[in-house]
Amino acid sequence: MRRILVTGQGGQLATGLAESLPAAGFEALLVGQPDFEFDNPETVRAAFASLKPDAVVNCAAWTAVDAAEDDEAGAFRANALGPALLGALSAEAGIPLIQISTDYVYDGLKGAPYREDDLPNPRSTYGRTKLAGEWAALAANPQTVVMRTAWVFSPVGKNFVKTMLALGASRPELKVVADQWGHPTAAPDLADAIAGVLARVRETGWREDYRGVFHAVAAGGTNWHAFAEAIFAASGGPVPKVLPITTPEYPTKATRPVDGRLETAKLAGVFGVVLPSWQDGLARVMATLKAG
Ligand SMILES: NC(=O)C1=CN([C@@H]2O[C@H](COP(=O)(O)OP(=O)(O)OC[C@H]3O[C@@H](n4cnc5c(N)ncnc54)[C@H](OP(=O)(O)O)[C@@H]3O)[C@@H](O)[C@H]2O)C=CC1
Ligand SMILES: Cc1cn([C@H]2C[C@H](O)[C@@H](COP(=O)(O)OP(=O)(O)O[C@H]3O[C@@H](C)C(=O)[C@@H](O)[C@H]3O)O2)c(=O)[nH]c1=O
Repeated sequence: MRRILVTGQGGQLATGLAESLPAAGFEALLVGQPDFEFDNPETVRAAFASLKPDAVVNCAAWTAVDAAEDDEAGAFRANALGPALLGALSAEAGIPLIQISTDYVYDGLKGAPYREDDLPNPRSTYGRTKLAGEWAALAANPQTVVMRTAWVFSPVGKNFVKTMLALGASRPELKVVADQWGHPTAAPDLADAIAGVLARVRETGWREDYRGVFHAVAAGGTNWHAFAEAIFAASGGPVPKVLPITTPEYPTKATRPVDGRLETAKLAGVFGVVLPSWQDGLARVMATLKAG
């Protein structure tokens, strides 16, 4: 197993995999729009036919959470029909599929970290379409690993770290919700974790216990307000006042989980993969941003 098809080229996670996969002895075959586009299934079939991958990591998704509320059909095509097609094509080729999913499949009302066998109950269009994508991938290909991650940030693309730094540079005071909890996860660390999963599959061959859902987030949980404060503390740039607010004080189109913290023991137990802490990931991403 060597050639890994990675969708979502140019996105945060695919960019991380472009480094992590070669470091683990894989060849990363990155594909992105417009050459590879779920709305045009022929482009997806053509990628399989020409690249002949040994495994697939699906990083392509509609990730604009609020905008999904205005275009459910578009989000469904990317987040559900895309994985369905990848599931069918990877099953036909007899190769594993890693489908990336999200903490937003949960309602966040459990009051404790979720386990993989807890019932999802998405509160947003994004979360519902991502859950449909998990099911479609798992139903189509018995060799499917669903990795649910959260609050991804990286030096590239759109994410909370870059939003905070941009806002902080232009405003003396920000207001950030302090009552939503989760795991900020550095894309390079998640990419290393995915490479670790693939390395285990390469080593052992496919095993029945690999099939299913796994939580893959950075160690440690926090809330968006505390995360924002950590971002400014690590930035070395201007530090605005960051006021803690409640969710109703920051109305958004989509409802987010109140507490989307996830247990990760299953990933450690089955694949031997553990992600570093979010603080550690933040320090490294911030160093890259400063250098760049
Ligand atoms: N970002 C986050 O905070 C989190 C992300 N996730 C999941 O992790 C995965 C990777 O996310 P991340 O790297 O942050 O995402 P990004 O938004 O950075 O990248 C998404 C990629 O998907 C591509 N894409 C979007 N729609 C289509 C489509 N219809 N056909 C083909 N490609 C498409 C985009 O292309 P283009 O740039 O041209 O639009 C882009 O390359 C996704 O599955 C996401 O749901 C899970 C939890 C948190
Ligand atoms: C910009 C900003 C946001 N917020 C709030 C809104 C929201 O509740 C929270 C996070 O904001 P964002 O909209 O940047 O994050 P959001 O797009 O909700 O991030 C999510 O993206 C998808 C793709 C996922 O899968 C999730 O795991 C998660 O990472 O912070 C403030 O309170 N103040 C602000 O100034």
